[in-house]
Amino acid sequence: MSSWQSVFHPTLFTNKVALVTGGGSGIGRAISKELASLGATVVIASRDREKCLQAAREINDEITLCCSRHGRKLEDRGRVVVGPSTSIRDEEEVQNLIHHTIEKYKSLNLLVNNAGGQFVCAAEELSSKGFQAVVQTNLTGTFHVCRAAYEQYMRDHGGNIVNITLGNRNGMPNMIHSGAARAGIENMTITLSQEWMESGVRINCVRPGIVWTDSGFENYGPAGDLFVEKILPSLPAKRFASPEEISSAVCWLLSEGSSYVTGSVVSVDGGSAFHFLPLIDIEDTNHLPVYGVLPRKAKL
Ligand SMILES: CCCCCCC/C=C/C(=O)SCCNC(=O)CCNC(=O)[C@H](O)C(C)(C)COP(=O)(O)OP(=O)(O)OC[C@H]1O[C@@H](n2cnc3c(N)ncnc32)[C@H](O)[C@@H]1OP(=O)(O)O
Ligand SMILES: NC(=O)C1=CN([C@@H]2O[C@H](COP(=O)(O)OP(=O)(O)OC[C@H]3O[C@@H](n4cnc5c(N)ncnc54)[C@H](OP(=O)(O)O)[C@@H]3O)[C@@H](O)[C@H]2O)C=CC1
Repeated sequence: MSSWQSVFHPTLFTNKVALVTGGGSGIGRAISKELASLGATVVIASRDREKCLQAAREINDEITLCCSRHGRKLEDRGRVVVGPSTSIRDEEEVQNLIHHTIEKYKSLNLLVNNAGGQFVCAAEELSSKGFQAVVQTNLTGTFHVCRAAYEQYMRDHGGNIVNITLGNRNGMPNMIHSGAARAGIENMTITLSQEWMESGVRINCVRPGIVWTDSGFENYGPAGDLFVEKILPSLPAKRFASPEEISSAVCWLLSEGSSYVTGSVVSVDGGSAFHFLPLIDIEDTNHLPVYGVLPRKAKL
């Protein structure tokens, strides 16, 4: 077990109730752990409730151990609890999750829309159903959770929302569905920051570069291994991000320390958005015929 502890004050989120979708694995698990270690009651939910239950047990044990190891007061600890099994694609299930959270824990102050994902597929081979599946999960699912949280609690009490997106500044070859959905989430975030400001709701995005999570990369099989081999050496930092590096940015956005920040995107990508990444091989042929005059030495 690692000796990691948050850089933030141990009571930063005392008396706050947070919901983290997809909190049972990877980045969502790290966010849930950090929020609970800073005093929050954190509800996690996804489709696989068993996975969430196991993660909650492990995280709660890890937090207790961390408190003892670092001489922190045990009473400052928050905890991770598990909501009903929910697919964020299903509006009714989402409404039910939010209702359950407010009924049982009496408020919903912080929301992290982390659940999401995609598969690798070239645009020309992607079925309409496949495109819809990813857009509905990432974009529509995030909308469902934001709206239900707003309607049922945040409209009257204020709140703070962070949406996790994905670094796609240069498009997303072989993941057109996800690139489109994440760009949609970022624009939706700007809109909601304006519509919901008068309710005291702040909403921002954290846009990770590539983050090492076993759960995430298992999803891609051998394609993931090939991707790692190719991309890792071209990253400016020569490494991926840790889930804790994403969580830390999320905690800052959920804290009062970012009180003047809304409608923003915080990139946590080791500078990779500003660096050429060979996401796709383009063969060396005459793709863009020259108009005008170009010396021979100016082309391959
Ligand atoms: C190569 C590595 C790239 C690294 C990128 C690094 C950056 C990003 C990292 C991450 O985001 S890590 C997170 C990874 N975690 C996940 O993606 C988990 C969540 N994912 C899912 O639940 C699913 O993949 C999904 C995207 C939501 C789809 O699930 P769903 O169960 O709804 O789909 P199905 O009903 O099975 O299928 C619907 C439709 O989609 C087509 N389809 C599904 N998989 C593929 C595939 N691998 N290739 C092509 N098409 C696929 C499927 O065929 C169905 O359409 P029809 O065939 O019926 O028309
Ligand atoms: N790892 C990376 O490099 C990056 C990841 N991201 C994004 O960060 C988020 C977390 O990814 P990561 O931790 O790596 O991978 P994981 O696969 O561990 O996380 C995805 C989570 O989303 C949940 N989920 C997926 N579909 C649904 C659904 N329909 N309803 C409810 N929950 C759902 C999954 O739980 P369950 O299967 O139980 O439903 C799972 O817990 C994702 O949105 C991902 O795309 C962004 C940039 C980079």
